[in-house]
Parts: sequence; structure tokens; C-alpha cells
Amino acid sequence: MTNVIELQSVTRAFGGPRALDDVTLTVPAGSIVGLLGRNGAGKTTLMSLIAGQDRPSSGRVAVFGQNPFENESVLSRVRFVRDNQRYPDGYTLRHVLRIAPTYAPNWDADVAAELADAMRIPDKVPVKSFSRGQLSAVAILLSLAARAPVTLLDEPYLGLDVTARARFHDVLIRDYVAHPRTVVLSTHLIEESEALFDRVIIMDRGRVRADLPSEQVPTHAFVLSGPGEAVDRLATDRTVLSTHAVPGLKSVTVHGAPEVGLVADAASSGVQVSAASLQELVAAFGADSREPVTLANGPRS
Ligand SMILES: Nc1ncnc2c1ncn2[C@@H]1O[C@H](COP(=O)(O)OP(=O)(O)OP(=O)(O)O)[C@@H](O)[C@H]1O
Repeated sequence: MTNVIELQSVTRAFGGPRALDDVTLTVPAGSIVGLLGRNGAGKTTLMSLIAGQDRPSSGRVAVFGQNPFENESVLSRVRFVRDNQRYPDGYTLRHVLRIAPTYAPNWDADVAAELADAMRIPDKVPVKSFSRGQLSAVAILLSLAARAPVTLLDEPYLGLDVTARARFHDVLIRDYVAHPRTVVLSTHLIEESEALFDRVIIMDRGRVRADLPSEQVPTHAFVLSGPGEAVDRLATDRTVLSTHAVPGLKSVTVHGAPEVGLVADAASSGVQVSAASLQELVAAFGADSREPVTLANGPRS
């Protein structure tokens, strides 16, 4: 499978801690990638580099095999949707829809009309006076109807109601199946969006902490929960990504898949073992320890 996006040892520093720190990753053509991580993890910075709106401090960014910065042949195939889009005074949705195809050679007016209707976007009121959710709806409409070979959606849901979010997902999946392209979507609404993703990239503090196909998420980490001592014993010598404790109960997220012996031992020790959900995985990688902690105290049976 061809890689549409490639980053090699990319660092981006703005003066403080690195926004991106030695990031190497690839995004295959024809995939919907969830870009996940805590506030400040580096998601927007990463998308800005891919969209050619910024340059790395060091390292190499390639989109369609070329440096995207100020590169028209790349940028004509990339659509970056973020919440800073501005519209001229007096512009209504009709004006926006009239202008949009000029910048989008693959523009699909039917998809635009369907989304405008499904997301109840007003067509006579100036866009400048739109609510936060209505502005998000316009940005989503422009991104999907443009059908760009690379579509970057940076937290597209701000203020968007639950019905509009569901319609957006329906149209995205349907149109993506009919017209495969590469979509990178960052969001904090993980449970709601995860069915869209065929790959996930989890970032924290500017680093890629996990980059895997969605089907590997259930075997990437597991959660042990139960009495603290038993949980600690079972977690000994394993890579613990995060720990939560309340009096009498401890829960740890552990890297990898649990083997049969561990599951049996846990059952006889009153400890529950479950696959970490994508949301738990993202939360675990964003937990406060800077590096995964390996518990190494006490024997492992
Ligand atoms: N232009 C800039 N100048 C200085 N610091 C910046 C700049 N852009 C980003 N940063 C810093 O880089 C880090 C990563 O920011 P980024 O916006 O990429 O995070 P994010 O993962 O998109 O976060 P969120 O989920 O909150 O949108 C943050 O610490 C941010 O303050």
C-alpha cells in the first residue's frame, strides 16, 4: 500500500517544550486515521505541517512524496479543516457554496446540498453570525464535498449537536467508500468516532505513543482491576501505562495482551482483566508519568 503522508524524525519547537519531538510515521493511502491525544499533545502542529502551513524545525515531511510547504501541486490535493476559517462580511451559505468549487476540483454539489440540509445550515443568514456549531457544520460540509485526496479534520465537532455529528459520520463513511481518500481526524470524542477509524495514532507531549490498525487496539493493552496487592503482584515486571487507585481498589492499564496464565491467576485473585478500550488507551498514554512505568517489586507467580 502506498503511503500518502510520511514524516521522518520530525521535530517542531516554538521555544518551549517541543510541540513535536522526533515524530516518524506514515499514513497509507485510502485510510481514515484517528489522531488522538490530550490537549497540547501536538495534533494540530502535526496537521499544520502536513497541510504545508508550517515547517518542521528538523526532520522531513512528505505528502505525495513531496515537501508540502508552499508546494501548490501538493496543496491542491490537501484540505485542512480547522476552526479558524474566516468568511467575508455578508457572505451567506449560498455565497460560500458558489465560491467553494473554484478551490475544489472534485467538488460534489449533491454532497454539499445533502449536508447543508442534514445539518440544518441556514442559507440566508450571514455566516459571520452563525453559532459555533453552525460554523463547524459549514467547515465539515466544505471538507467532505471537496473530496480532496487528503482531508485533515482538526476537532471538527466543536459545538456540533449529536444529530449533526451522526449525519456527518454517515456521509463521511458512505462517500469514503464510494470515493476512497485519506482522512486524518483529530478528536476528543473518542468513543463516538472510533468506528470510523481504520488506524489510530496516539500522541502525548509531542511524541507518537502508539500507531496501529484499529483491529489491534483490543490486544494493545489490558486493564487489571481489583484489590491493590493482587493487582500489583499481577502487574509486576509488566509495562504499566497508567494507574488509578481508590481505597480498596486499584486499576492499572498494562501494555500488551494478557496470557492465559495471567487470566487464570487474576480470576483466582479476585482481579478482573479486560481489554483496554481505545478511550482507555488514549487516557493511559496521556497519564502523568512521562514514560511507561514498569512495576518491579515482588515475585510474579
Ligand atoms: N504557534 C505556536 N507558538 C508557541 N507554541 C505553540 C504554537 N503552536 C503550538 N504550540 C504549542 O505546541 C504544543 C502542541 O500544540 P497543538 O496545538 O499541536 O496541540 P493539540 O494536540 O492540537 O491540542 P488540543 O487537543 O488542545 O487542540 C502546545 O504546548 C502548544 O502550546
